[in-house]
Amino acid sequence: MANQHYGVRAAVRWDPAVEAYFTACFGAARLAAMSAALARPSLTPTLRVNTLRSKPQDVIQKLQHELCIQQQKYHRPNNRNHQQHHGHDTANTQDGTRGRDGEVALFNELQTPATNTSWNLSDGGGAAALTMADGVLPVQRTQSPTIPTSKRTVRLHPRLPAVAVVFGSGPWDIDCGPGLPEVVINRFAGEAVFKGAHVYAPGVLAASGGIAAGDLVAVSAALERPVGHNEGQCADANAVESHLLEPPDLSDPGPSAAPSCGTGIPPPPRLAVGISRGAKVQPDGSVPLSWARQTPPRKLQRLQGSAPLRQLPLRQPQQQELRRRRKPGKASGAECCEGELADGSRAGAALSTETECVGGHGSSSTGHGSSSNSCSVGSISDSRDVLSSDNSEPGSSSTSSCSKDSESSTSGSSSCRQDRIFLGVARAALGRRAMFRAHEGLALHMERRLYDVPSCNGLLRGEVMLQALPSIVAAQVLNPRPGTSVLDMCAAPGGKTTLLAALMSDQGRLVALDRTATKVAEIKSLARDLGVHCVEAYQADATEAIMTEAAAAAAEQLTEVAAVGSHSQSTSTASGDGVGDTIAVAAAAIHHSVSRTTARGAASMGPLSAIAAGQLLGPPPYPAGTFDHILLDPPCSALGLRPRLLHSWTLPQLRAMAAYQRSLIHTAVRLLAPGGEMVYCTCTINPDENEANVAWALDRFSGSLKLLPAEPLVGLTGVTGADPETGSRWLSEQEAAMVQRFDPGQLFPGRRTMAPTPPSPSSALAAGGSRKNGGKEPIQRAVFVSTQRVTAVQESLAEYAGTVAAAAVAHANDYPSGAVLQPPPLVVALSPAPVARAAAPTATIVDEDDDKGLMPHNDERLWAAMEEESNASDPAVHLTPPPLQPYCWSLGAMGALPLPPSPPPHQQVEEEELDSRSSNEEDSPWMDDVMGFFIARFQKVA
Ligand SMILES: C[S@@+](CC[C@H](N)C(=O)[O-])C[C@H]1O[C@@H](n2cnc3c(N)ncnc32)[C@H](O)[C@@H]1O
Repeated sequence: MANQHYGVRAAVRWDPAVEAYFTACFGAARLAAMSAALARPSLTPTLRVNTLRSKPQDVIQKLQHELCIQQQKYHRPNNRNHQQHHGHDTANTQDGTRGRDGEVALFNELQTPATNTSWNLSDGGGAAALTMADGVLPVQRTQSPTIPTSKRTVRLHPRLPAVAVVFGSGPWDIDCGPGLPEVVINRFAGEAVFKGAHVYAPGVLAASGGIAAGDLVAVSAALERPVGHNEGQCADANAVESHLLEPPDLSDPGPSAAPSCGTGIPPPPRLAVGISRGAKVQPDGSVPLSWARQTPPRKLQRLQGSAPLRQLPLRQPQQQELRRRRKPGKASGAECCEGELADGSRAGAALSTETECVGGHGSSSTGHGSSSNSCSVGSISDSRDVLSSDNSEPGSSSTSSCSKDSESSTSGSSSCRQDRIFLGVARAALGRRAMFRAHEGLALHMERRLYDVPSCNGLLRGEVMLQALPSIVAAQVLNPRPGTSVLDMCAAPGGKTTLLAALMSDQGRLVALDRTATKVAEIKSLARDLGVHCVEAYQADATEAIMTEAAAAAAEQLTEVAAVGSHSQSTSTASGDGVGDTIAVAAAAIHHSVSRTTARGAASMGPLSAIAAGQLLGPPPYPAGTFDHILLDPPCSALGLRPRLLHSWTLPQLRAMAAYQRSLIHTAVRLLAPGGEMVYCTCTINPDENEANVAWALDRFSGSLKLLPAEPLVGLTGVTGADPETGSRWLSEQEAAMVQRFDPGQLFPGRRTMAPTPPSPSSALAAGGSRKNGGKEPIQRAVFVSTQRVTAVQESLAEYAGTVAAAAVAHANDYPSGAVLQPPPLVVALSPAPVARAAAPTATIVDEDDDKGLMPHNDERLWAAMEEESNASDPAVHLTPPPLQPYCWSLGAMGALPLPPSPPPHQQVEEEELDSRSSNEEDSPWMDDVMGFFIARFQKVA
């Protein structure tokens, strides 16, 4: 059995209308690239160093050490079981070869599925003999997935301060050999496994018969499919499957926008896995579908009498979990941009039960499955067919009709391997029966993973925190100075809040609001963990954080009275006048109470250092103009979070979310002090929540709000044009150049530069610039340009063409390295001054006449050479001519996109070498494999 037998999802699945909308927004190719990246983990997860506590350099050393321990904990070279059954495997993983292959696969996999490596794990039953007395697998019996003895590569990000990058690898081609038993887990658990988690018991859905603790098993995740029989209904408490949905957060968008029952917004199509917890994986890999049953299993009949399956009472942990999922503040999807959830909470919390089926059927079966699966990759068909056509008995997997016909892969009574995504090979920590009985605890310890990304959650607690790179950039864009007053409107769990505090050197006032009480506790707890003191966190609805005008006026009056009182206090004290004392005390009391609620009157928006040390701003509401800096990271559709195998948001829900965000923007702008700055960010790729909202804010507050470059510019430019459905505007070219859009999987080459407004179009280029030298002369220089800017660049070039003899613009889709930049960059070559090819032997310069375009270099040295050459030959021509600047990537790390500069993690690394490597190597090539994100920076006009 190898992973190609499974329907490894190349891309996240979207609601069809959303997919059509995004295709219209981005084009099919760009969306496909994003969808593919979303379905896999980031291979460059980032950890933010808490600079309040530690120095980045010191932390890198410790991280290396910790990750090494983490690996070795699960890999003992003298592990008897391992030696006995995996000798060949161990030898291979220790020689470093696979590591290199794996890393290459890492960066090639966007284009091609991994076929590089083959694991031979024909262990199967051997390990099964090692059943543990207590049913729990001791850690030393397991081994690391792909990097058994090496040290992981951790490096400081060369361009962002205090950011450590950990390098993962994958996808790996894991050939398990025939006969390995299988365990099917739910999607949430599967997504957690992608991020380095192991599998907890509640995440297990189905398993082959006869699995004992200690057995090696193949692990796959089942994906939800649309279920026809609940269409048009609101989710009801017992419809357990509907809670498997990616959370279209019904309560969060607020009363006006909530896409919930009764709002007129149709509920999302009902999706379900269709596999009851406790189901048995059949020898051919199929699992009986629960809805194909005519009758519930005997055990359930006994439990519930004649009640329908779905009305069975849930056990307490399951009920709690469902409640948690239904709550507005659930820690996934729209609510949480940061990091990974604790392994246990995500995997273990992931109930995929349609019924209360525990330890169900067939646990005594011994069949371990054959490798005769002949399913092919295919899409999931609507299970309405299943419902209407199939009435077979549970467990009748022999009727499985997984076929090579993609549409029919899920027809019949069974889910087959094609309906699942392969995750890797694990060691069972519990026997089959125990897996389904347990409500907590580890069920599977992952040993070999499709993607090898270390679990960084909780590493060096207090010194670092797992935080996605774009999130870090967002806080850095706001970059509040020490002593200022800052508002984080939607702050939980506090990842960005605590970074803002660090940027403020923990000096000033930082108010963190969140609507959910439990989440406010999380902010406080994180602040405590990280040693942050300047944060005051309150539970509040940020849309109501602004004082009404009447209240603000009253507060101002009180402030004046208080001021008079203070004055009279000082005079009366001097005169010994008792009446004056009384007034003064009363006034002081008023002053105190007013200042608690108003902090500073709207009229006194002076320097924030005016706030006395230790003085609290207090809970909202606040008068207009209270804050110098505001971070608005509102709830969003979270369509940039990865890995995600399914996104079930519907278009109306997305629209409602954008509307809700606008209500928050409205409040934010009013709370912002004149001259103050605000950052708006989301972790979604949806232009309606990003560019459209920025355009809306600029138009709505025209004259009082302006867009500033969201520096440091790390991401792509925003999308321009208008919404294909509504026609409402997105951004102009100039505006788009100021915001940052991170497309999932985008391999970022370096910083973007900003420049003044691009010049107006001219016809110079069309008049004779292009290919003027007919490809005869070597290329002088090259500039990479985002394809989003094709037109503008051509226009700018046209302007520029007056000073250069020729220009050529071509797509460079074919990168020699196999790496893909999305969108593919343009390469602009400017001639005619020659460049010495020999100066950069690693470079590949494609002749202009080559239709593939110009692929000028894979090494920064070439660029330097070009620059030198050009300076020598034509000092009037600058490296990046001003008109091009808004559209050009700095070439610092562009090129062939090599692997991370450190050696393959499979190699043993000497300590001294680590020392030198952990330094900030500005000149080495770099890339970031990021989540989807968006950042815009505004300033309120003074
Ligand atoms: C995207 S998350 C914020 C992540 C956070 N900025 C961080 O970096 O850790 C959005 C948060 O907004 C909160 N939220 C939603 N509606 C809100 C409202 N009206 N007022 C305040 N907080 C709200 C949610 O509870 C959620 O915690």
